[in-house]
Amino acid sequence: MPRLVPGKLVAATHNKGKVSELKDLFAPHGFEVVSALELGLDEPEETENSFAGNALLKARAAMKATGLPALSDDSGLSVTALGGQPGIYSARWAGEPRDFHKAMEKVESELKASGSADRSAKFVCVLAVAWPDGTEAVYEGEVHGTLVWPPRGERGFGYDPVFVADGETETFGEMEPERKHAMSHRARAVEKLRAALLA
Ligand SMILES: O=c1[nH]c(=O)c2ncn([C@@H]3O[C@H](COP(=O)(O)OP(=O)(O)OP(=O)(O)O)[C@@H](O)[C@H]3O)c2[nH]1
Ligand SMILES: [Mg+2]
Repeated sequence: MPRLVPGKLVAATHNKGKVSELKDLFAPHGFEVVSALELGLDEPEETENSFAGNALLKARAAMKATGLPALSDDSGLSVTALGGQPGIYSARWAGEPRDFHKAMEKVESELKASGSADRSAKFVCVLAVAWPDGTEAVYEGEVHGTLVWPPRGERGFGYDPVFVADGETETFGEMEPERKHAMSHRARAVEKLRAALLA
């Protein structure tokens, strides 16, 4: 596996929340993260049926468009009582244009409809790296927690206001970003990537 040499890295994402978190997480390692959003790259359709498949598809597309090593993130919320939904469809549950208040309400109403008292859930993040020589790698991170209702906090993005990580009292939407970065699914995947690819 080639090392990821600190320098320019394309973040193959159009999600502003991810761009900001990936910049925070990679800047300390000497990377200049420039996103597909900032570069105006086309957003590929997520046609695979797994986080890893979609992550690889996004990394490959950005690498091909720029000729630079590309890092993508495919992630989502997996709710135990909903059989792992919304999972890879987490962004799509918010509709177009995306409305995460609506998506959080949908999770809550489906949870109620399920009749289950189990409010456990996890966030999953799969990071994929695609190098111009065709090499590819994927790293996965998870954080387990509980869903709360109503939503709390204005920070973070997506479903953060309804997710409380195990052992915490604040939602990811209430937490200082540094604290989310110390325990999140994304931070855990970055840690695995760091251990494998960075000197
Ligand atoms: O509350 C959250 N805190 C997080 O830390 C988090 N990480 C992922 N998610 C949700 O999962 C979807 C991923 O879908 P996704 O991987 O297809 O990303 P996306 O479509 O938003 O951007 P892109 O990277 O594909 O361009 C996102 O939109 C979010 O709803 C999160 N929600
Ligand atoms: Mg997406």
